[in-house]
Amino acid sequence: MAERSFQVDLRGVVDLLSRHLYASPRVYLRELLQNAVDAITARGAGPGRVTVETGGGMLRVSDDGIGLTADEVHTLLATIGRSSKRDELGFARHDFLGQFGIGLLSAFLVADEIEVVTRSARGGDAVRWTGLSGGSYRVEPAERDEPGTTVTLHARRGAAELLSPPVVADLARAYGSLLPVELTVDGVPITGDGPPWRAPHPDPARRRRALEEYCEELYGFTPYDVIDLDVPEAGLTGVAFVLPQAVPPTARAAHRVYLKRMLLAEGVEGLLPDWAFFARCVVDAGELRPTASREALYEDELLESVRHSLGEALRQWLVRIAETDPARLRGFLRLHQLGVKAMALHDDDMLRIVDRWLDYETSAGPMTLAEFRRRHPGGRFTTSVEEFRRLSAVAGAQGVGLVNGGYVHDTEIIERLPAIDPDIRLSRLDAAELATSFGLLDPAEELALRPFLAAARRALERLGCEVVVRDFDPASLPALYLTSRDARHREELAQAVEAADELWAGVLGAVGAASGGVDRPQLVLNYRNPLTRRVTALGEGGPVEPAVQALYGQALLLGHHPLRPADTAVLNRSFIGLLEWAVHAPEAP
Ligand SMILES: Nc1ncnc2c1ncn2[C@@H]1O[C@H](COP(=O)(O)OP(=O)(O)OP(=O)(O)O)[C@@H](O)[C@H]1O
Repeated sequence: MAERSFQVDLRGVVDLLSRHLYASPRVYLRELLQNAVDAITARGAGPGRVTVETGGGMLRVSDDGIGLTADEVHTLLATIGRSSKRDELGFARHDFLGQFGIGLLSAFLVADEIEVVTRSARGGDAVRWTGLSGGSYRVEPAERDEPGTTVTLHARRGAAELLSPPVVADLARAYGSLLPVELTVDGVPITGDGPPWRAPHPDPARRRRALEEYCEELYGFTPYDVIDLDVPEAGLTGVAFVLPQAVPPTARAAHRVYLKRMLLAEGVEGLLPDWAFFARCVVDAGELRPTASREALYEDELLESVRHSLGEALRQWLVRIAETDPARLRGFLRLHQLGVKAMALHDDDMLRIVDRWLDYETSAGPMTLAEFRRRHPGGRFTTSVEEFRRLSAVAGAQGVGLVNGGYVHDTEIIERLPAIDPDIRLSRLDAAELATSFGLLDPAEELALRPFLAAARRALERLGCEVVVRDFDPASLPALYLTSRDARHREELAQAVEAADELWAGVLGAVGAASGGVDRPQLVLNYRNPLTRRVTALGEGGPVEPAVQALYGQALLLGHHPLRPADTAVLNRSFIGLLEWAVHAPEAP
């Protein structure tokens, strides 16, 4: 049986390209520029010149590159997927931008007809190839003296805008301003001195200023700092601009990536590790590969290793300014501490920076973890902001140093400190343990308070809360509600038992019993507080129950503890009880 060739309806292919491959028909100009530059590279003589002319719904791109012979025109231009830029084994050839053999088709996104007039530098006559979007083409002799190629498009209806002079100039500038050829649009030069980060400058200060201006022009902000990037294995050079404003770490960092000096895209993701969300890069890479749409980087081992190297460059910049320019580091940390903290979870150098430079909330005011550890060798930390707020004054007054580990990453960071210094001992605060440092009353006072204590315990019995009287600072605090971690666990268990069916209740009950019955939450009444002292002195006829319950409720509220329905009910009752007491003076006995 005779073999036959596939029949291709170009309209279907172009439709596929435009809907599913390319993000926008604007890419047509990039593809034409790319072919012109590749042809110049293939010819290998001189810097090469690409001229773009516009006007009257027409676009013309001319290059002085290698050109095509009549045979090549038939095989290369008229065969979809055929490219001169692959080697015998079908691998993309290193020096060229193109590789797939479909780029020229993108011209059909904006035109129904593509005309190519070309003359090969290797000899032969000039030819004109005319391809139609319907899928046919013709080849005829043409007039052309110099080797090179001219591609002409006439805008299809609705696409005139895309071929208009200002749009073409914008596109050429966006895609091609760093190209290593002389590119002009309607006589106006588009290319200049190449990548701004490689341009020579008389001194570092002026170079820095020039790069800041480049950043302002590109991104509209003056960078907090500029970091040079260089990854030889990927032929990558460029700069990272440190953002002068805080950004949420979830913000997708998008970078401007050039491949062989042609813009790949302005919003390339995945170039830096996730934690480096505080930097925007502009890079040019010779070895990274594009996806077929040429709008993103192809995810391969090289990209992974580039990501790692770039992360390393940013990390080293941080370590360097920590050593040489602490004020700059502090400023940076104020802006981007979340990112740095995220890094510190995996990186000892970053952990040292956090330890030495970042201020934490502590019971003795804001200070770095290093300073805190120096002052409070046996210090404690809380794992939530509420707990810190609740206990920092009390802990501070007892001489127990307390640091707030309640914000994002902080507990993990504090727990990781032994990785940089094995002698570090900061432990979690167990609130109940605080009470052990409170002063006991003298035995005579204790004895006198017995009847009151008995009444107070009855008042809180149903709430599962113990009552003790202690003498502690700050005196302004009437009462403190303390739960230890064990007590909290048991409380959750008790709630689960209430909600569970019989079988589970039995199991959970057994668990509860196994973890022991001591250590209930405590209401610690502060004997040093004048109001509390008056409450403990209330006689039998006094409003002991509502007063104790009110102190309980106030301690819960002040400590931002969750209120169970029973707590709310008691709080209500105590309020009404005290109000009644205040309004109806009790009958004289
Ligand atoms: N301006 C030009 N000068 C010389 N040859 C050209 C020119 N434009 C296209 N060609 C030839 O036509 C072939 C097909 O071009 P096309 O743009 O479709 O694919 P490509 O550039 O090889 O790959 P890609 O799809 O990645 O762009 C090229 O490989 C090249 O040989």
